Amino acid sequence: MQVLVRNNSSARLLRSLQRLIFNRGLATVTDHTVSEFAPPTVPYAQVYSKPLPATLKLKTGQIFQGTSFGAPTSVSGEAVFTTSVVGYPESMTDPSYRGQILTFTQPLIGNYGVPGLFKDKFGLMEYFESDRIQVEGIIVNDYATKYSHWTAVESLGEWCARHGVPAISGVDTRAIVHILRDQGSTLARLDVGEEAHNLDTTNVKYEDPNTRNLVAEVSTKVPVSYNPFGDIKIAVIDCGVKQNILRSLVGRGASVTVLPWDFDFTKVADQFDGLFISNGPGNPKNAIRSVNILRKTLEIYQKPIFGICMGNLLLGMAAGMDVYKLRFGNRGHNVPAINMTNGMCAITSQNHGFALKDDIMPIGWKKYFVNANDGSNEGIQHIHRPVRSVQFHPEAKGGPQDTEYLFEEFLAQVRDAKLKQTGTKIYLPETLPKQEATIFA
Ligand SMILES: NC(=O)CC[C@H](N)C(=O)O
Repeated sequence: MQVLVRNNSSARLLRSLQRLIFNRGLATVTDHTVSEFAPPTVPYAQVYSKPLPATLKLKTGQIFQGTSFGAPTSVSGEAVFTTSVVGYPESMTDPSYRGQILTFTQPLIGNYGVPGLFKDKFGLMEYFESDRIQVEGIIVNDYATKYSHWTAVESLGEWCARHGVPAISGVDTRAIVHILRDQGSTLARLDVGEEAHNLDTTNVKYEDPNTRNLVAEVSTKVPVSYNPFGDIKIAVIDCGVKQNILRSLVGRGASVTVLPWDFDFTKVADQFDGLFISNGPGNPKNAIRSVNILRKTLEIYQKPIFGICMGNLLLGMAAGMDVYKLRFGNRGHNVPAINMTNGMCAITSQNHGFALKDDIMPIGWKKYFVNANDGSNEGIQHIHRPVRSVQFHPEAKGGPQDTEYLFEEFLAQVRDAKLKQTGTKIYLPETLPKQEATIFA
């Protein structure tokens, strides 16, 4: 079904209409149209007329029994935790969480429901960080069955069920976090229904998501452009880019072309005024192809480069640094990072399990930010060139916007470099060679 809504309808009206139509199980509204969505195979109300049992099993042997409120399905992944208080729709759709079962330390989750799929004038999603739930499953202490928010169209449980993502509540998340902090992140299983009664862990299968190339799974398969009439052209290496990174660039007037993670940027470098390297899931060593391309790029490309999270890891590796896995990672919206240039501490949004080894910096590079809690690396910068990256998330979503100024600075560098440069080339998107994503062997 397609329902057309007049262009001048107010956002409020659209949302009411969306809620009305959605609640009747017919369709979901994008900004000017209502397009069909696939209803769940088994209606949520039918599945949850009687709560299903759910069990969380950690590979290290601990078992937690609770109640399911998401999809009646079992999954395996890496158990991690976030200290964020709000922002579950953003975190759960962040591609960097792919392959992970996410524990919320915030005890009450679900109270403001889940927003509808609205798109902004650039065609970017307004309330989600990608077009699907990326986490394998979620773990909460107390699930709020009643929700209320003006953008909400469904409950967290309904959303999870519709996306085939299991969710467990009624477990002691403080105990889970203690275990993960003490012994480090571990593989886990979330079993729902019949399987949840099986507490024997001897033959349980735990799949390690890092044996897959998660970056290749979430990256775009072909180049995609947004805001083609921007005054500067930015190429984004997409390792699993969050929508708010794209919003932060196009919203400040840039034209953006999102390239596959292993796209050879050096072949199109002269068409772009700046390069951005995105966030992304999993072990950065699985994206070694991007590292090799970045190494070549650093040799030939003199224009500004900026990277976030996975972008920081890949840029550091291209500069000659090594990465290591943190014991339990830094995930939350309240993590302090110190700017080594001016000594100022910023509260940042974070979601990573790996860090750059920065005890010895490669020649020509210096530390940019350092984590005030555990001293791990939070960014690097080149000494002479406008090339830098941060491990935290200046784009937030969720989390504080204190470091959003880094986008302003990057784009100012790009505009400045463009002004100084002579004979600027005209960028024609059609000239970009199309490239299929390569299957990870
Ligand atoms: N948010 C990210 O880009 C995460 C980077 C990487 N996957 C890590 O966990 O460290």
